Amino acid sequence: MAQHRRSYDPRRPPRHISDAVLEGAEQAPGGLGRAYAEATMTDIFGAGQDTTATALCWALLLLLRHLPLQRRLQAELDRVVGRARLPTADDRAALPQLEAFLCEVLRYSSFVPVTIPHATTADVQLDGFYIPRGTVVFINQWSVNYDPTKWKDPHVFDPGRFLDAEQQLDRDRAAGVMIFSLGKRRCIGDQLAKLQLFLFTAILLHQCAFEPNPAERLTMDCVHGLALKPQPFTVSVRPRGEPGGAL
Ligand code: HEM
Repeated sequence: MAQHRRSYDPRRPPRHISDAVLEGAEQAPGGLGRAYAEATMTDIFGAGQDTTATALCWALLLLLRHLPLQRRLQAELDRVVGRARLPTADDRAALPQLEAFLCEVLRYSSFVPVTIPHATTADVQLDGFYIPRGTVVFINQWSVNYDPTKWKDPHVFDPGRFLDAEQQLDRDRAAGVMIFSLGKRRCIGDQLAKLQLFLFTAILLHQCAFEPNPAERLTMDCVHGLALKPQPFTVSVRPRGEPGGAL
């Protein structure tokens, strides 16, 4: 960051994310100031890189497991965006199938199954349970995302569950997915993460067709850690040509 600060030129367009953060935090009138530039970069990379990359890996794996769905998402992109430009954030509202797919990727993979531990600072009564002060508490996000009283056939991958009768994104359903935790310490990057996931997936699907390696079995088995990651898999990627040339 110190190096970028030295070479930063406010008269030029931002070269990368650190220029944008320097501009927002340090240069803009009323900006947060120097200390926040470093802290923001630490958050974006420390908390946001591995999580967002993991979500993309699951999205890719699920696109390989559901090839007809991949084609439908490409058809939606071709119809809404066309082939003459790339998808942008402004296209989000017009791409409900892609939004629904991403919601289902987050729900179905539930790749942050339990949140970062917190501890009670006082004795608490919650839904009839007594939790003494100083108890370490985790939120079980996986059980929320697989709650059969809330989700029909929770073990089935079905992006359609997030679409209403008009085939628009059902925002209440979408808000029911829990992967960014709850409360005061919930993820501060959730909107940025969703935007990044949308842009990466939209541009990749618009530009490329993805095919699985027939020698591999694509499962939801995972490598365990703070975030659950897919088992390593390979993928064939080829550029898409004109509309109708997908796969
Ligand atoms: C799909 C991607 C992401 C997922 C699933 C995710 C999930 C989470 C979860 C579960 C927490 C723990 C909340 C708790 O303590 O209960 C968290 C915290 C946090 N996340 Fe994210 N996150 C993602 C992307 C990002 C991005 C892109 C940023 C970039 C700014 C970010 C910044 C943070 C920060 C700073 C915290 C700590 C908040 C605090 O302790 O007050 N996250 N995230």
